[in-house]
Formats: sequence, C-alpha cells, structure tokens
Amino acid sequence: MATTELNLKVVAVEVKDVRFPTSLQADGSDAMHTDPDYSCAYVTVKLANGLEGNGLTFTNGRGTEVVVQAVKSMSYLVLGQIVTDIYKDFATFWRSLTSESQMRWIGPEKGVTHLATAAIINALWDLWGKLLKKPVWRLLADLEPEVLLSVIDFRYVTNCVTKAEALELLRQGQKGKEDRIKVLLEKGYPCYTTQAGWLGYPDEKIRELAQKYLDQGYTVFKVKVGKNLQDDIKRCELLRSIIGYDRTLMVDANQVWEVQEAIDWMKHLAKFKPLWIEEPTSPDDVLGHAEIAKALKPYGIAVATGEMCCNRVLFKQFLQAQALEYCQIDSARIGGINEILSVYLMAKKMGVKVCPHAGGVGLCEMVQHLQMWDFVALSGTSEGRVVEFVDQQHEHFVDPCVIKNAHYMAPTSSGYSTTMKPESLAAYVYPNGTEWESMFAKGLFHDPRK
Ligand SMILES: C[C@H](O)[C@@H](O)CC(=O)C(=O)O
Ligand SMILES: [Mg+2]
Repeated sequence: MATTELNLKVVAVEVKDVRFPTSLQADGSDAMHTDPDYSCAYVTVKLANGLEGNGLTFTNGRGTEVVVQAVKSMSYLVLGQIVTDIYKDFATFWRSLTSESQMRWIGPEKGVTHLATAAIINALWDLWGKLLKKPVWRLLADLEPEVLLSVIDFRYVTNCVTKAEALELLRQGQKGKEDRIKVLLEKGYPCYTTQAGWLGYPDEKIRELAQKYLDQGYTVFKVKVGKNLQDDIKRCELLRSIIGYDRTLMVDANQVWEVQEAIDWMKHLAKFKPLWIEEPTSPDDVLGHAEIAKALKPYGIAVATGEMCCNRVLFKQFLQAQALEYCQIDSARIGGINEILSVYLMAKKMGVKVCPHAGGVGLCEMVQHLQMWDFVALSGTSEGRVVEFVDQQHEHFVDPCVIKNAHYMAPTSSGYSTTMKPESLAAYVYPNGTEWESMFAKGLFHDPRK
C-alpha cells in the first residue's frame, strides 16, 4: 500500500455522550418533550495522518447512552478503512452500515441504529470536507452530478425518483449555479426562529424574546402548541400582538394529537393564520397526516413534518400521499447526508418545499450546509423556504453557524461545522464532565454513578 493511502487509514473511531442541562430553563420544551436535556452522541473518526472528522446525532438526555452503544457496535465497519475508498463508492459503504446483517435486525434503517449511522456518516462528510479543504455545502455543490449520485443508495425509492431522473434534476440544477453561489455568499439563506416559542417558557419571556428576534430582523416565528388549547390561544394572541399579521407564524404540536383531535384543535387556532401545523400526530402516520392536510387546507393551514421521519421510505410515502406540504429533513435523524440527498431529490421531483428542522445540538450547524447546497445546485431557489434557527449550544462549536439579519451566512471553513471545542467536551461529557460534576454536587441532577 502506498504511504499516502496508509495516511488515510481510519485508525480510531471514538464516541462521546455529551449532554447539556437545558431542562433547567425549559429550553427546547414542547408538548411531548417537557424536560429535554439537549444532547448528542459525538463521533470522531481519526486518520493515521492525524486528521479528524467529527459527526453527531442529536439526542435527548438518557437516550444518548443507547445511541453511543450502537455507534460502538457499528464502528468496526469504519475502522481500518482507507477513507478515500469509502468516498469512491459511498453508497455501497452506506449500505454496509445500514444492512449489517446482525445490527439490521434492531432497525432496519430506523431508530437507534439509524441515529448511530447518521453520527458516523456525518463524521465522514466532515472529514471529506476537511480533506478537500471545502465546507460541505461547497463540496456537495462542486461534485459532478454523476459523482453526487454515487453516494446515494436508491434502494426502495425508485418508484418515486429513479437514478436517471435524479441525474436530470441535478443537471438542471447546474444552470446558474455560479450566480447563486455569489448570492449565497453575499446574502446567506433565510431562517426563522423557534426560540421565542418553547412551551415551558412563561409569557414574559416569550414577549421579551419575540421582541428581541423581531428587532434582529426575523419575520418568521414558530411557537409550540398542543398541551392546553386555552394556553395555546393565549400564546398565539401574545405572539401575534408582537409580530403582527404581516409576519409569519407556525405552530408545532410534536406529535401529541389523535388525527381528529389535530383537525379540531387547529380549527380553533386558524384565526391566528398559522402557515403550518408541524407534527400534528404520530410521525409514522402517513395517512393520518394526509387526512389532516386535506381537512385543514380550506383554513389555509399546511402540514409540515419530517424531524422524526425515520428514513427515506417514509418520506417517500408522505410525498406520494400528499401528506405534507413542507418537508422538514433533519440532519441527524435519517442516515446522514447520503440518505438526506435522496429526500431532497424526491421532494424536488414532487414539487414539495424543504424547510429543514434544526432544534437540537449541532443541527443548525449541519443543516445550513444541506439547504445551501439545495439552493445552489438543486432547487435553485429559496422562495417560500426557510431553515429553522434555534439559538442554543452554538458557543460549543469551533465553527458555529453565523446569523445576520435572519439569514444563515455561508460557512467558509472546511468540513461540516461539527467540531466541538475541547473545553466544551471536557465540561459536558456525561457524567464525568466538570459541569456535570458540579451540577450533581449542587443536587440539580441525580448522579447516575451513585
Ligand atoms: C425537543 C425539541 O426541542 C423539539 O421540540 C424541537 C422541535 O420540534 C423543533 O425545533 O421543531
Ligand atoms: Mg418540531
């Protein structure tokens, strides 16, 4: 083996359980997840030459330990590989993770194994960007359409989009690409905020935050609903009184309702003119979402979902059944970029707008790259599209997302913006991090080691 190849050998795959005590302030709370501790399984893939790729999947508190174990169980598939061999036939490598004969049984392609896949795959994309010295959005945009397609496993989606159709869509996307890159570098990509709308926040905090983000130039806001109708009405009234009716409001129920309940509840909130109801019911209920979408159409309310959609197959069904009008891909739930690209391609073919989810550790950092690639090289537009922005945990990243005038600025550093600061890892690794030790000592959380 040549020395260059040996330098590119994966010599270690490490995973850390990293947690933040967000439940203390009800940050990130919704009707279903009332006390989330924003967390991640943080993966580092190390090459013999010392270069490292970092990837993560978003989790909530205790669930992290299960994902960490899944990453450990799958890491043998990455260890010892020459990383450039992976990139030469990335779709095959991706399938080797998702179809590993024994691990597959506890998925397949969903839940913990798929979250672990996402963390590993995200680390490999970060590494690819670092090797080529490009931010991932640019790496994706620079790949020839044929090469880009070679990373995608089309198994199970060819009755929605074939490889040949995908190639055509990508070729179309090449037209005007350089101009759009210029626009992106200058203006960035539009975002909305959920920060003023967490369910556990008192009214005064909502008022303050809504005003703060309004003053910063935000025109699109999302608020959590679904626990108590009278409270929802009060919260929507409050937000509308601050942002007015010229700006956009969305509501998010995080899966708490039955199908009919969702329809009835939303009729009461229709007067607040929400653009969409997000996750009205179970994330697996394609036909239920279709029923809700049909019933709420006359009220001008669209259905958005996807942050807990488990894989490309379910996204395909949502699209085929016209069960969503806004497709909310999540950068860390389905199997990483390779699979997410197939969802973008299906959404493009079906004429559905992608408005990514980003409430969680590192999700804003990653998802900006994907939506920027879409703007530059696939959909060719940001019209009617917006990426979520949640102002949490960015300070722990080496290359955090940058927002100006309610737009994500295009990242310029190499990689996927997923590298966390060593001092943050030392403080928040669970349960031995210095911050956790101090919170246990203060009695704020139970120490699991006792
Ligand atoms: C538990 C998470 O904070 C969730 O509420 C995020 C979410 O639904 C969103 O950002 O949308
Ligand atoms: Mg949501």
